[in-house]
Amino acid sequence: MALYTRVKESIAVITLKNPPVNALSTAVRRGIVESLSQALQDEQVKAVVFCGENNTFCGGADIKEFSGSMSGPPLVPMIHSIEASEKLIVAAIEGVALGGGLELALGCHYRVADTNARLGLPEVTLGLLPAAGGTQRLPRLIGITAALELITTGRHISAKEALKLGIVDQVIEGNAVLAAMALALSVIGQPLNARRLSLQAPAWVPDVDYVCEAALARVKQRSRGAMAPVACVQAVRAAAMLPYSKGMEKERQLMDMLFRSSQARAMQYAFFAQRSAGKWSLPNGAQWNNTKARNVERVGVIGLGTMGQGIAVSLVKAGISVVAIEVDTKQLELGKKAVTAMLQRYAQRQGVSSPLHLLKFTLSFHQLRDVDLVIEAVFEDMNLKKRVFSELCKVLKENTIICTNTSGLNVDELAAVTDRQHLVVGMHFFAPAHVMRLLEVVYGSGSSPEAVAIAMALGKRMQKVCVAVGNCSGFVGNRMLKHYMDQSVYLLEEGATPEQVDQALEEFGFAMGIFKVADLSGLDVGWRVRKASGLISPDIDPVKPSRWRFGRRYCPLPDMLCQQGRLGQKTGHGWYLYNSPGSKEAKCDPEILKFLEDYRLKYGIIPRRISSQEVIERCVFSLANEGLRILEEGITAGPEDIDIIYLFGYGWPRYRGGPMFYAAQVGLSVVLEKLEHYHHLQPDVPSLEPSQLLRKLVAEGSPPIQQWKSHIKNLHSQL
Ligand SMILES: CCC/C=C/C(=O)SCCNC(=O)CCNC(=O)[C@H](O)C(C)(C)COP(=O)([O-])OP(=O)([O-])OC[C@H]1O[C@@H](n2cnc3c(N)ncnc32)[C@H](O)[C@@H]1OP(=O)([O-])[O-]
Repeated sequence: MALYTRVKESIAVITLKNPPVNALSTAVRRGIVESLSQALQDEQVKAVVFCGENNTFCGGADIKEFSGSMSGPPLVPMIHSIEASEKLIVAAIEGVALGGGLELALGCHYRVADTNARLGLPEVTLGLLPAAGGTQRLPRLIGITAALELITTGRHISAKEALKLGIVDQVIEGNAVLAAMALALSVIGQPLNARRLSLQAPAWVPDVDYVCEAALARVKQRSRGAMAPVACVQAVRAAAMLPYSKGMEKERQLMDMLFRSSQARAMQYAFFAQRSAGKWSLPNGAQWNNTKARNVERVGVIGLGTMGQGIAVSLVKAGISVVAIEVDTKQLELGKKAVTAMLQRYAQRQGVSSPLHLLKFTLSFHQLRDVDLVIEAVFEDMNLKKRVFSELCKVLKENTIICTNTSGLNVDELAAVTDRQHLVVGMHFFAPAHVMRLLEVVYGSGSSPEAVAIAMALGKRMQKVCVAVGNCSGFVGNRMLKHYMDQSVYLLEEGATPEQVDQALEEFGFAMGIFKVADLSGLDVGWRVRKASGLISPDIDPVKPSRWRFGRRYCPLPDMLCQQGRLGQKTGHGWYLYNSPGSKEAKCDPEILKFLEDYRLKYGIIPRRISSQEVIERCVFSLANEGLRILEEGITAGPEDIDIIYLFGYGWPRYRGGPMFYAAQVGLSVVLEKLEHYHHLQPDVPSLEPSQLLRKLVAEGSPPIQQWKSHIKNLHSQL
């Protein structure tokens, strides 16, 4: 709703009320229309101030309403009547003015913001565009180029930047509502036409086509296959080329197309899934709102390799003191240099003072005696990690939490060597740890809810998107990825090339194809894991290695590449060829094509043409099938957790929602049918066998993804 109040003699205040962010729900829009009409009818009122309850102006349209049938007064005419009002209207922006909230403010004649306010048009991140006049008013206010940048990225900006761009008229320290009233009193009576953005001439630039083409190229490169950023450019272009009413018509047409799209549904799902992942729960009933996390101020980081460096940087950026440890002086110096350089660059970019005083580098474990939490980030080797854990227990305070940064080792096995199993948790960071947003927080069988809460809260402070996951080999992300990677190399055996597979995956929307990712990470990473797990042993024929291991299909191609020293970008060749070791531009390598031909000949495989559809079905459905098994086992609390892991850690296209959402959107019965088909063709690939949960969900009529949790709960009792 909206609250109408008369203050002073001539001013009315309309306060949006819809906690927590005063989203423009049906009730709020109705309240605005009614309150505005009241203000316009009251002869004594000369000016109106719009503000939001609880120091929050407005978080935009109510996203929850997008999935139902919209009712109540629409935003466009509502904002138009605000702008057309003969009485002066000022927006008092506190907290946030986002999406429809900023569009409402753009309909007002003046805008005042407090210093902490954040403004933006983030509709593009929900698969939409600012269709309440935002694409037409903002370019008229700040010009095409700046408007294109804000609308196509959805970036939130500070009040200071908004002032510089001309979006707000005043930024004040203190109460924005009082400042808006003062401004209103000072300008009452002045003509308003110059303040009505829709009446301004189109936002002219010398070469609109050039500017828009460049913006189009940028958005296509940044978010391949996404419709919304392209539509945003088209709408802003209309603001430059067409009169306001025609531009609004274009905005509406584009919004109609986006609003009905599967991409918009996926991105809105992702918005809520991210918030749902933050509300973690454990199988024992402990959850985010019934478990207290004690504060962490000093953290030890053990190991200053690439991961340890990134973790230390993220901690310091969050204002947390770090004691960083290495084994010898040389490693310590190398780590210190890298961490210091990253933090100095960060301070320079942000214009803040260098936070280096928060860091201490040392060779001595004794320096850890008063830290609240330790993150061990040594080499991925169980025995080494166990030794470190035992050493730690000798020096740490008795309530210090011990976290291991591992991408898949057994957290329980590590905890067993300590004197505090309840305080041991996994923290799986993704490389580079100071850039990647995802953090899997892994609870072991003995981890206490408090330890999980502390790790989740620390991750959040480090600006990570944290997902609590159970302890299993590879946890969630890597466990699923294994099946996706297996299928990609089987496809090479059967006739595909690395470029064909990558192209299909990139057209699907992945930031990078699987073989490019493998080259970037280094092919030796997986090689080491396969050796450690016994898949590669000395008795395997080096000339014609077996294509079956432990009774299952196995593809030795990646091992054979490693044996040839083709380890990826770092050696200048892997699945692709690079100009020199370390260079990034992947080129097709005729040697690889010949190598694949020889391989197929050697094993008597007749190559066949493989369609992009088959690539996607085999890679993506096997990934989703493993996700369903993870749900079945209760490793995550719900499908949203898995999707968030893939969106933030594995370059999954946001406009496809995540692997679980994608499976639901394609249709679970289709996924089941395809998996059955591929499993029939590859009976020695157990991961293609449809999961029990998939069969159950299909048998129960493929319920919407939001209802899966209740079906999972009853899985075993109902079958
Ligand atoms: C014609 C159409 C044109 C216009 C289109 C639009 O305006 S599209 C919209 C354009 N606007 C946007 O894209 C802004 C989207 N919102 C945000 O970016 C952030 O929420 C924030 C920066 C406003 C606050 O961040 P924060 O970290 O302080 O808090 P938090 O993120 O945890 O959220 C707290 C709670 O509020 C909920 N909720 C939030 N917004 C909305 C909403 N609009 N609606 C409904 N609900 C919303 C959120 O789900 C959560 O609920 P829960 O889990 O407690 O039940």
